[in-house]
Formats: sequence, structure tokens, C-alpha cells
Amino acid sequence: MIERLRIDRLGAQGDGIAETAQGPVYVPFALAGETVSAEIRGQRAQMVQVEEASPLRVQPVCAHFGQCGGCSIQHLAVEAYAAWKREKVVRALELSGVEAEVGELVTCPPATRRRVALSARKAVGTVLLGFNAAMSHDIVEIRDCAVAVPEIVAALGDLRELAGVLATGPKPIRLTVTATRTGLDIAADGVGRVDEGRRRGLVELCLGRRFARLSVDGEIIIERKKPVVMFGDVPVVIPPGGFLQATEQAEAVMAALVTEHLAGAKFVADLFAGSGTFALRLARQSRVHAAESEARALTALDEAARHAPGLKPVSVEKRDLFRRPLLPKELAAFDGLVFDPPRAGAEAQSEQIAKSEVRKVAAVSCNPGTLARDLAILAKGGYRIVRVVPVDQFLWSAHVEAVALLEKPRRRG
Ligand SMILES: C[S@@+](CC[C@H](N)C(=O)[O-])C[C@H]1O[C@@H](n2cnc3c(N)ncnc32)[C@H](O)[C@@H]1O
Repeated sequence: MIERLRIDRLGAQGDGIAETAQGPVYVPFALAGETVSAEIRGQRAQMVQVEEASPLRVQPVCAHFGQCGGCSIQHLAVEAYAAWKREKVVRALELSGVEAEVGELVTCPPATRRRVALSARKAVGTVLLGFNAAMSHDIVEIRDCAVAVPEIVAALGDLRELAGVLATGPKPIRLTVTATRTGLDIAADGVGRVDEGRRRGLVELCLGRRFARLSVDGEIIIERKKPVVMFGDVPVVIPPGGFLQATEQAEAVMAALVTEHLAGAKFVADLFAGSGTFALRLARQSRVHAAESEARALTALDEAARHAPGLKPVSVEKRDLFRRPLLPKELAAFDGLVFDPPRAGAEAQSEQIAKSEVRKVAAVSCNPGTLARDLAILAKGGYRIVRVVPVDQFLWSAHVEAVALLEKPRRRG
């Protein structure tokens, strides 16, 4: 059923929302104030045409926009876009009852995403390589990408060829492609058994295309060069498929906020440390203890710390911080702390930090909802939120990163 809808507001996922007698209807690619004709299917609607456009509507930069699920909002003017992203953090804090000053959105330019997760599968006479369509497993073939770094875009043809060897059935595989200082690091998942013939083919292809490394379902097939990224001035060989901040620019902004806030601390805990994004930078100014559940990430961090001249001591600990958070008596050793958990946040760890006397704390998060919950726990424990800075690491998507800086006043007596 095609109907005319008046769009009342822009939702958190970037869809236009029309309030109707039947409840809210979500219209992807519609903007607040617009009138659109759309085909309604339950609570969602597919836009047919913009009847009256918002003055804030702009031309999307990418030819794949609208089909590709990688970006959800390229059609909104830049200031309004920045305000919408910032508002996601503001709203989340309000909903959790957290009072905090939220800074302006720190933007990231296009063509800076150094890591992309592509899907690929064999189709009749061809190989599909691209991003999934929004809310679907369909693969949208991409020939270009406005957010990825040029090294990745230039390699799409080679990656398609690689996917042709890796994806043998109709089931999609996933290629996580990271542009490192030494070339592309490719981690393929969902491939299944790789026999000798296929392995030889993959090695030849990677040598010919000068990829740095290929790993398949966690096993390294070829490492022509060790994939190196820089955390500040410390080179780190990243583990296959391990976590890495998606853009160097956002990482640098977040790391600067964290290191500045924790300057002066003698001993800092980096919790959910990954391969040392914060720990290795902080070790220029403080002794650091890094805790994380992924052994390979910790090995990378430890190796990098051992080989970097002039760092203060860095210790590592493999630990499940959801089940076994650092307790107040352990936290008593630190006067600074940063935590950067996955999307689920760090509820159990925040409960313990709240009871601690760690003076300066920085919280880094990719999920405003769980960040707000964790900040509410810390505020209840006596922490003052100095400020919250939203960072647009995932340009044109509905995701937003944020760094919150907190401190606990010294107890009297
Ligand atoms: C958002 S990443 C941040 C990593 C690092 N701080 C960085 O900026 O690169 C979250 C990290 O938490 C780790 N992690 C996930 N669940 C965990 C758990 N239960 N305990 C400890 N670490 C965990 C992941 O392996 C990942 O390295």
C-alpha cells in the first residue's frame, strides 16, 4: 500500500519516522520535515519518492548509497548530520539520568576507514563481493567506497579474485580487510577446509597481489610481510582479525583525550586493552597494566612493548573482565584507568571502579546506551564526569564513539 507520509523526526538509526494513527512508521532515507510517498509494510516503509524535500537534503556522495547497508545517512547536510550524531550521545545520557557536558562531534574525513568487513559468495558465473544490504544478507556488489582508504578501494578487484578462490559454495564468507603500514591484512572467515591445492592457489595469488598477510578461519596461510600499525610511535604487529579502531584519525583523537586526561598518573590500568591502542601510548608517560580476554591481542601488545625503546614498564594480564572484573583492592594500585569495552559495555567492571579510589578514569565506548549505563554507575560511586566527547569514527553510519573523562575527588582526612 503506497501512502503519503509526513516525516516527523530522524530516528537513532537514521530512518525518518512518521507518527501515524497506527503508530510510528520507519522510512529509510527520509528526513525530518519531508513529505514522502512510501510503501508501508507493518512498521517499516520503503520510500517511493520524496514529494517535498527538506532544505537539509543533500546529494549522497556514493553511487552505492541506498542499496549498500554500509552507510545509512549520506543525504543530510553536514551540520545537521553532526548535530544528529551528537544528539544520540546526549539522549542516551539523559535516558540514564547522567548529567554531563557533551562536546561537539569530532568529525572524521571520508576515505579514512582502514578496516572494512566485506561479504562474498559465489553466484552463477561470478563472485559477489561487497557489503550486506541494510537488514539483509544480500550482498551489494561494490566497485567503490567513499569511506574506505584508497588502498582498500584500489584492491577491490584483487579482493574479488581472492574471494573467488575462498568462497566455493553459495554460503557467504566474510573478508575483514585492514590497510596496515606494510600492506593489506586479510582475515577470511566462514571458509571451511582449505586443501593443499587451494592453499597453493591462495599463496600464489597473495604473492602476486602483494597482500601482506592472509589468514583463513584464524590460521595464517601466508605472511609476506608482518602487518604493522602504529600506536603513537610504537609499531605493533596486529593479530589476524583482532580488534583495531576503524580509522587512524578517530583513534588518534580518542588516544589524545585519554593520554591528556591521565597525564600525571604514575600507574595506569588499561582494561579491554586489545593490542595496546591506549596502553602503548600511555606507557610513554606512566607505568601500565593492560587486561584483556584475547590472548593474541595481549601477545601483540607485550611484543610491541618489549621492542619499543624508552617505554615505562608494561604488564599484561589475560582476564575475562565481565566475569572477573578488577576488584577495589586490585584497583588501589592505580591512580589512572582507561576502559574500552565491546558494545555490551562494562557493567560489572564499572561497579568495581565505582567503589575504588582511582583518581582519573577515561571511558571509551562505541555504544552510547551502555556507556550511559556505566557512567551512571560511576557517578553514583562519586565520580564527576568532566566531559564527554563524541567522535564520528563510523562516518555516515548510525554508530558513534564517545570518550568520557571522569575524576573522583580525594577523600578528606
Ligand atoms: C572495543 S575493543 C577495544 C580494544 C582496545 N582498547 C583498542 O582501542 O584497540 C574491546 C576489547 O575488549 C575485549 N574483550 C571483549 N570481551 C572481553 C571480556 N569479557 N574481558 C576482557 N576483554 C574483553 C576484546 O577482545 C577487545 O579487544
